[in-house]
Amino acid sequence: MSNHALLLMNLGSPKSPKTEDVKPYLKQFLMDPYVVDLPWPIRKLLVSMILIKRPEASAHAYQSIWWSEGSPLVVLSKRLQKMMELHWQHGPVALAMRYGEPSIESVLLGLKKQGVEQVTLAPLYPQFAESTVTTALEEVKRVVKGHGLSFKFKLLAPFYNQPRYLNALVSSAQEVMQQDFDHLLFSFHGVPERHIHKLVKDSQHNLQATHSSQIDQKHIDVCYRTQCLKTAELFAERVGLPDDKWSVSFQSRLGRTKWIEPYTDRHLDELAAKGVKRLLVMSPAFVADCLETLEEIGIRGREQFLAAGGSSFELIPCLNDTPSWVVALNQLCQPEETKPFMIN
Ligand SMILES: C=CC1=C(C)c2cc3[nH]c(cc4nc(cc5[nH]c(cc1n2)c(C)c5CCC(=O)O)C(CCC(=O)O)=C4C)c(C)c3C=C
Ligand SMILES: [Fe+2]
Ligand SMILES: [Fe+2]
Repeated sequence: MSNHALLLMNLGSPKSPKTEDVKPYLKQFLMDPYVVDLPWPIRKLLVSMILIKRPEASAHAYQSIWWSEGSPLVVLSKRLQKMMELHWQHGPVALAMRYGEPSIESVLLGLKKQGVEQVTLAPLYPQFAESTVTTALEEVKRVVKGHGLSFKFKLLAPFYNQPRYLNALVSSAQEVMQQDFDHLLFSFHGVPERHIHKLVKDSQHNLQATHSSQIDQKHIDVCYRTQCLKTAELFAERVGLPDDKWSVSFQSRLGRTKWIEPYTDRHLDELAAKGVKRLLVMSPAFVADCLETLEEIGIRGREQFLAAGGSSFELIPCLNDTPSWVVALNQLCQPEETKPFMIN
């Protein structure tokens, strides 16, 4: 069958690292009710305030990591798409971004024009969060309903604990892990605690746990934080890393609301204060290197850790288009591995 497309979906970047292009991107992103989940008038007010200073600061950050071909996140996602075309046997492989271009709307309309009848949706987020997975799927629903499109959909579920993903992570990290190091930090993108409480309606739910065994597993499908711990534990187990040589923290918080802890910036200081000298960092919430890995960790995190007394800081690249990841993703997306996704 050659009319069954694979649609890779990632977050997206601004068109350029100029302030005037970063501003509309941030506006689209932050006005998304799954990202800033506050009632519309409050969200609008808050986002207007954020949009006064943040576009310039973010543009500056983007300029420090931008490549001649474009945003690393977009360039690397396109490379992955090209590699997936060599493996996916059922039809075209497309790439869409939740914010910016190529939009989910333009890509789905293009697939319809090509005569595609079935689409496997692959949100490229290993751990489930409403601010990433749900919003992408809601956008698919909006486009399908708005344009009266008829596709049969399948969906790649969050793969935070899937051996294929974990093995690909191990292969991609192997080279950097050859060197001597004192500690491996898993720095995941954070979310506000409120996002978790909304889905896990359990006052006993432990948001301070350092290991998933300290948490009631019945909520794991909807608890982003537990899924992050699980990914880190399974990785550490695979590479034989003892518990005192790794930890998890959460980066990229924004605003005054409480985000899930520990915060990466504070944790870097704590690690240095504990005597960790040689640090490795990896960010398994991102399958492609992006602003959050290259700038926040690779530039600012490094400076901070070295200033706090560390002697070496090595950022492990994301999966990007590494051969083992391409093979793993292709397997994870196969028809027998994915579930039907209904639009009602
Ligand atoms: C304000 C709320 C935000 C939530 C919640 C959030 C969740 C979330 N984001 C990612 C992945 C990425 N985020 C990226 C950039 C980014 N994230 C936010 C805000 C929230 N993210 C902002 C405002 C930005 C833009 C840059 C900035 O001004 O800081 C990126 C990088 C994009 C790029 O172009 O490189 C990624 C990737 C996840 C996985 C997640 C929830 C789990
Ligand atoms: Fe983000
Ligand atoms: Fe950030």
